[in-house]
Amino acid sequence: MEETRTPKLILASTSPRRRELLASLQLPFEVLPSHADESVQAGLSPEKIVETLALRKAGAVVQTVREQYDNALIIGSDTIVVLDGEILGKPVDETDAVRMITSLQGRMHRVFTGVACIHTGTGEQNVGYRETSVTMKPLDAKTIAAYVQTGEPADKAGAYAIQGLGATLIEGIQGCYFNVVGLPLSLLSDMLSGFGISVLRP
Ligand SMILES: Cc1cn([C@H]2C[C@H](O)[C@@H](COP(=O)(O)OP(=O)(O)OP(=O)(O)O)O2)c(=O)[nH]c1=O
Repeated sequence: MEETRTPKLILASTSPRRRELLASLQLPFEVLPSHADESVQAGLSPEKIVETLALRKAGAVVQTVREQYDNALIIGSDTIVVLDGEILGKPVDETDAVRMITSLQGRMHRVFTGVACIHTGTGEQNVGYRETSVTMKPLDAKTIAAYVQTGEPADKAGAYAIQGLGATLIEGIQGCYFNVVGLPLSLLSDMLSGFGISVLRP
């Protein structure tokens, strides 16, 4: 009888948040940074942007490791914030972070995270996304400046971190919390089970 081997899991990411979130599934995995180009053509929908970039990030690591591993599953992910059709990625500097939070305060916006899984041996792939609505409290300029001063916005889409001090800026969310932090765990676990990796073994 042919033995089915469970694929080795590799997270294609430089994000410490994604590493922590994946670790919470209690599966063994390795992390390899993916330095894929993150530019996309104009006019793509948010869903398409995050799925395209998640696939690109995973695909770049597949190229690096496919000689080494014929049974690995590479996970790539991408998060963006969308307000009135404008895509907010990471702020380029503190002024940009102030601009982003000023536009988000007192309003609801959407956070999209794409997740892609690609198998190094078969080339089989699966990609999807989750969307979460986030409402930020009304904030005055002093509070925004103080938050930006903490340095937390620097490497976060939309210039805030719901999992950090940014939690104090948020009124509420609708949808998956982990999606906002950068890795929707329920979507990912469904995808993993399609590749023979189960988080909860009965
Ligand atoms: C909205 C929000 C975003 N973020 C983070 C998640 C992502 O790390 C980052 C969005 O940038 P991404 O380009 O999705 O990811 P990254 O460059 O940090 O990591 P990778 O190597 O995987 O491409 O914003 C938070 O940590 N908290 C939040 O509340």
